[in-house]
Amino acid sequence: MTIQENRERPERSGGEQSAAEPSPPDAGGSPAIAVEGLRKQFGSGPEAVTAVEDVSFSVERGSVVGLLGPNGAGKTTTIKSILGMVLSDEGSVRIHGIDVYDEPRRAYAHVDAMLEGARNDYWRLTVRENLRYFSTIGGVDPDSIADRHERLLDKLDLADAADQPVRSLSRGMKQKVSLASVLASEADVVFLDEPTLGLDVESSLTLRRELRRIVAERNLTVVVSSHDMDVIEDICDRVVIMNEGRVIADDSVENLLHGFDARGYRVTSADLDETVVADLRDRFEVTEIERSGDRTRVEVATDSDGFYALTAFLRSRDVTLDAVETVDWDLEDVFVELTRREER
Ligand SMILES: Nc1ncnc2c1ncn2[C@@H]1O[C@H](COP(=O)(O)OP(=O)(O)OP(=O)(O)O)[C@@H](O)[C@H]1O
Repeated sequence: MTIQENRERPERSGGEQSAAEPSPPDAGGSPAIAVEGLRKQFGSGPEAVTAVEDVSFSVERGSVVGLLGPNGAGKTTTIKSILGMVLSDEGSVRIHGIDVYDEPRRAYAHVDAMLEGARNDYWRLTVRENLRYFSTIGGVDPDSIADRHERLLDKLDLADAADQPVRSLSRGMKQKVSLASVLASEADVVFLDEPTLGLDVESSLTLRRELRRIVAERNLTVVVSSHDMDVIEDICDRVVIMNEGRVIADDSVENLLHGFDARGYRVTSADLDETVVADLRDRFEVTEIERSGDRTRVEVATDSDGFYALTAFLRSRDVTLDAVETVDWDLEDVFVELTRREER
């Protein structure tokens, strides 16, 4: 790993093993990342803030896991604790089965990260030089993976800027260089904190596509934190949702989306006149009304039980329905609902 500048020294256990002490081999079956009982408190006394409390999760090799949560939920503290940049008070972190406190050098050998949309790229070096530099850190001959670099430059639309110093680039371009530098290395466990922050829509889509391709091609393990649910839904197999320092959900995106009943229904009819709509409003939570020609489409927030009440009401008013659609949950709705439930 190459982002060691801010790392606090782990002092909790024996420290790095000497070269003379052979470390136990990783059996290959352990998860890429295993976090167990992580706890971190900042400050002490009445000012103390427990940023992370009893956080446990694991990430299988080759999977992409999203770490979500509202502001202050503890995502960054969790990521920094995993990376050894923050020394946790309790808990263990294993990368490929290797304890990061016992053997940091070995554990972090194949880890790289882009934190808060940035990374320690060398601004005086050109884009291409940065890619070469960061890929040498793991002991790789950059010439042997030059094709990978060229492809990254091409796919992330950095080819025209490849020989310019990073400092001369726009913020969005610098961000793409950060991501390219992470992906240029041989790291197979990658942490991305807000990788698409501030990127335009097209760059964000390109970046996601390239990330998905690289994950599949290199069996990369990725933990990505983002407030952009489209990004998470697009690239993640699973999400870990945090709130107030704790994990409140840990499931596949598919299960989370299907774990909820319908969010609402849209009904379309030529019989939905002003009076019927006003009565509907009295009885149901109407979230949207759209008139087009002689037809009206009304969206009602209700679950499947409420749907029967809705159709019974419309029948009692002699409304003939032209169309009924379900309003499904997206990840943002699920996230907001789960966080709300926790706070109730
Ligand atoms: N160095 C620090 N000193 C004191 N408190 C801190 C420190 N770092 C984080 N905290 C506090 O710990 C809690 C969790 O913060 P953290 O940055 O991990 O949350 P987050 O989920 O990453 O939030 P965001 O989405 O806003 O980045 C917050 O209350 C924050 O104020």
